[in-house]
Amino acid sequence: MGSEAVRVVVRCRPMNDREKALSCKMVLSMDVHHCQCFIEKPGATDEPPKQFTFDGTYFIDQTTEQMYNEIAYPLVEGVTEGYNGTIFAYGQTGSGKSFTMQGVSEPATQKGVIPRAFEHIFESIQVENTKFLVRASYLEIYNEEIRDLLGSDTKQRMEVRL
Ligand SMILES: Nc1ncnc2c1ncn2[C@@H]1O[C@H](COP(=O)(O)OP(=O)(O)OP(=O)(O)O)[C@@H](O)[C@H]1O
Repeated sequence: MGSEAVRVVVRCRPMNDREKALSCKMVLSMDVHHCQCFIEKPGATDEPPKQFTFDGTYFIDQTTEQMYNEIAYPLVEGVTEGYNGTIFAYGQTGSGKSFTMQGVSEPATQKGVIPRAFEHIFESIQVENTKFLVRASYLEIYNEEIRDLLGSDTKQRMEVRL
C-alpha cells in the first residue's frame, strides 16, 4: 500500500442472482498482487482488456475483514493517535457500498467497516483513568437533500447554511 494521503481501492462483488439468471458474463478480472484490474469489452475478443491500477484491489472471494485489516485498520489507528481519517465508499447503485461499509453479521468475516471501526475505537480507548469523548453523526445526502439519520424524524430535510 502506497504512502499517499489519498488512496483508492476497488472491490468487485460477485454476480447477483439476477445477473446469473441472465447468464451475464464477468468482464472484470484482477491481479490482486499487482493491484491491477482488467476490463474486457464483451464480444471484442481481439481487443486487449483495458487495464487500471489502484492502491488496492479486492476480488469476489476477498472479505471485508481482509479489507479492514489492510486499509481501514491503519487509518483508524491513526485516528486514535490524533490524526484525521476518512473512509469513503463510492459506486453505482447495487455495487456493494453498504455491504462493505455496514456489512452482514454472518459470516463474521463480512462484518462491515463501520462496526469494525467502532469496535477498534472503543477497544483503543479502554484506558484506565482517562476519559474520551466519542461523537458520531449519520447523515444522508441524496438528491441534494440532507437528512439526519440519527434524528427523531429521519424524513425531515435539514437546512443547508453557508
Ligand atoms: N462483496 C460482496 N459479496 C457478496 N455480496 C455482495 C458483495 N457486495 C455486495 N453484495 C450484495 O449485492 C447487493 C447490493 O449491494 P449493496 O446494497 O451493498 O449496494 P449499494 O452500493 O449500497 O447500493 P445502493 O447505492 O443502491 O444503496 C446486496 O444484496 C449485497 O448483499
